[in-house]
Amino acid sequence: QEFRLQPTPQNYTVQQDDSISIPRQYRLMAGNSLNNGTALPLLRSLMPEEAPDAAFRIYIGTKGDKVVSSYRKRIPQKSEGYFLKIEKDRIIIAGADERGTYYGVQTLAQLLTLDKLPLAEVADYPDVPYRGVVEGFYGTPWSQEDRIRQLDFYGRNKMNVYLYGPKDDPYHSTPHWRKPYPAQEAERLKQLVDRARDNNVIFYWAIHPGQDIRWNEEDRELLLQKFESMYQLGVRGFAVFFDDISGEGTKADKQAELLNYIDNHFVQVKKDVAPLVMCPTEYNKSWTKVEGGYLTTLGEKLNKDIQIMWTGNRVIATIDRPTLDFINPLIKRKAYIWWNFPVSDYVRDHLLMGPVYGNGLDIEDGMSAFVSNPMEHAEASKISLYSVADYTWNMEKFDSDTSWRHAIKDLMPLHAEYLETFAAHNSDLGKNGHGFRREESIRLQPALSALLKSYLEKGEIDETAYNQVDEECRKIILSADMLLASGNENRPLIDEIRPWLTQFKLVGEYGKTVLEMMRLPQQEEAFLPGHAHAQALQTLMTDNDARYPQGVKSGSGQLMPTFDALFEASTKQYNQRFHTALNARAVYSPYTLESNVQQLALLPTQQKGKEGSIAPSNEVILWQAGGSLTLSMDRPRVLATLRIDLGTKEEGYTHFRLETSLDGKTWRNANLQSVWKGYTMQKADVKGQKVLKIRLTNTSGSEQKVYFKAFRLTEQE
Ligand SMILES: CC(=O)N[C@@H]1[C@@H](O)[C@H](O)[C@@H](CO)NC[C@H]1O
Repeated sequence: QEFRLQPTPQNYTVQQDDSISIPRQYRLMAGNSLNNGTALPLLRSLMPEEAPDAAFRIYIGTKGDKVVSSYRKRIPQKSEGYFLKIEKDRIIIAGADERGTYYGVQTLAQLLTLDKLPLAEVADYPDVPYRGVVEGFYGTPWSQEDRIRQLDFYGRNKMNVYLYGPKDDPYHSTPHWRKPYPAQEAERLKQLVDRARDNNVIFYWAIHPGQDIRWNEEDRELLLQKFESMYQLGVRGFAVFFDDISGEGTKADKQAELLNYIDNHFVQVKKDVAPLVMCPTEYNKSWTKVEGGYLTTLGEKLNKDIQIMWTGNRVIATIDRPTLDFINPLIKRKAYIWWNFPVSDYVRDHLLMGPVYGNGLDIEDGMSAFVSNPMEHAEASKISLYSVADYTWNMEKFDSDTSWRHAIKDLMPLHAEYLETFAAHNSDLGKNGHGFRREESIRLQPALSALLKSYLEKGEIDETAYNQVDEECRKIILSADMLLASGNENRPLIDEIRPWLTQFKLVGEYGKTVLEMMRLPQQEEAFLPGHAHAQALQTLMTDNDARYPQGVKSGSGQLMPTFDALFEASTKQYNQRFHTALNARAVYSPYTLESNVQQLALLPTQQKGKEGSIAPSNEVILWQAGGSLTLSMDRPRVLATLRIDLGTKEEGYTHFRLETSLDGKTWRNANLQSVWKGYTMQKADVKGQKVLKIRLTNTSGSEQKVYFKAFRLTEQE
């Protein structure tokens, strides 16, 4: 693949027929404005040989500096803009500000990877003011090493913000948001703040107090003391997240009062702190009741320089012009986009390795920021983050597929073709509570559907499609092995995705086995080993990693549904031909969910051995009066246990009725009681009951705001 600058510069010209060898020595002419910045250290790390009498010169500074005054007019008049010019005897790097100069050096760093330095001219600047990542997901927070590598990645890709807000950090959220970090954690955070500064990234520390904040002076002062303790660690960006909470903390006027107080008595007083950022409780359109006035209250009352985050028309959504036309007038400022991709905390058995696509390419003027909420897998998230950096820097020139391919090459240059094969088939999320899906196996889709169609409709094999799919299965097996054996090229990535690589290889082997089966349904003996092998592979694919109750998923969007359908079709053909009853069911979940509660309706069900469950949700569920959820089984089953956790104490459960039924017509109540004091999980007295359906209804007569943390049954042995 050809060389490209990342992100794509706004203006980049190269003299085609000329270049210079990389100067071994140079005389540095640096402007004073860079003295305590990070542009010079970066330059020196790239080109160590400074010599006062060298012929080659490097002029570097910001627009106020004398050393670059003759290039002043070439500097784009945009925040973080820069002008970079490489001539035969000099390099000029002139920034609109210190960070712009730093970005000019980052672009030079990329050009220095070429054998010869092109005589290039770059006039560049970012489209979106704030670009980066919000570590705002549920699940295992990133490690210290993950974050260090992330911050270096943001520097190289010209991302300028990182918001620290891992939901499962107890000092970020309830219960310990009021307490300072213990010494060891504080030291680690200080290291991160320093690393962010080295990479010219604004490190935002976020607090998530809403679940138990009291609107009084004591909590307000405790929150400011916590911010002060973070300021002492070097933090210069602060955020307050009010998402996923219920109760007192959700009040807009109280939230606004607190945030304005923080802005007036902390942010504005410190003078060296970035604009305050807040995440509203109503953070997406599907949950907003405009007439309720929550967003308009924030829009009217919040100080104008306080940024308001927004995830789009839904919790998980791509961002387009209508999205911004809805929210910006309500909040009376440009939305600070919190993009919930590639976050996978609601589909943890999947990896989201596909291209970034679907966001508008003409909306750079409608947002103050665009930050990505990533997966708990830091390295694997970089494929998307690379493209988010590309998209937010130069939106109209963004090309999803080109960016995706270069992101993969950037992550594993020596194994790019194998990682691309893996990523292409590990991009869809599967069925999920948000209904958000992604394209998968795009290039193979025509062959997969042609193969399936001809086999199902005519019992024939489309040889061209067959060979393409067979060849891809070979590449899948090869890619999995090559990546698993890739050693030190990017060990942290391989460590993260190893369960999925193992699964991916099984998918390839399953595909080859099913393809062989397709040729043999008329051969009484020869068909059997393939059928047995396919079933063995199915078992291995559902029972592969203890951390993921239902096993990790790979190729779930296109490959597996096709292979399963071909397995079933060839086995059915065999059974008809030889009057046998070989198992013809590949995938099989005995549980189905129906619900008129919008946020529950799409939650997937899972089965593992004798346990059945509905996937949990992280958000606050708005459960309307009379709303119900019904779990149905394929046949009556005798229950051993049923546990439910709505994240509420005892009295919260009195708003709900739990029933079971053997025929779907007559229902009998089941009682819930605490599993143990103070814990929100409840158990039902259903032991030994034979049931076909289980139903949970909000009988309180009013909307209930609860969590949906667990809905799990076990059958009797
Ligand atoms: C603003 C926001 O998206 N907040 C959380 C976020 O922490 C989750 O990671 C996100 C993805 O599941 N869902 C929305 C919600 O639960």
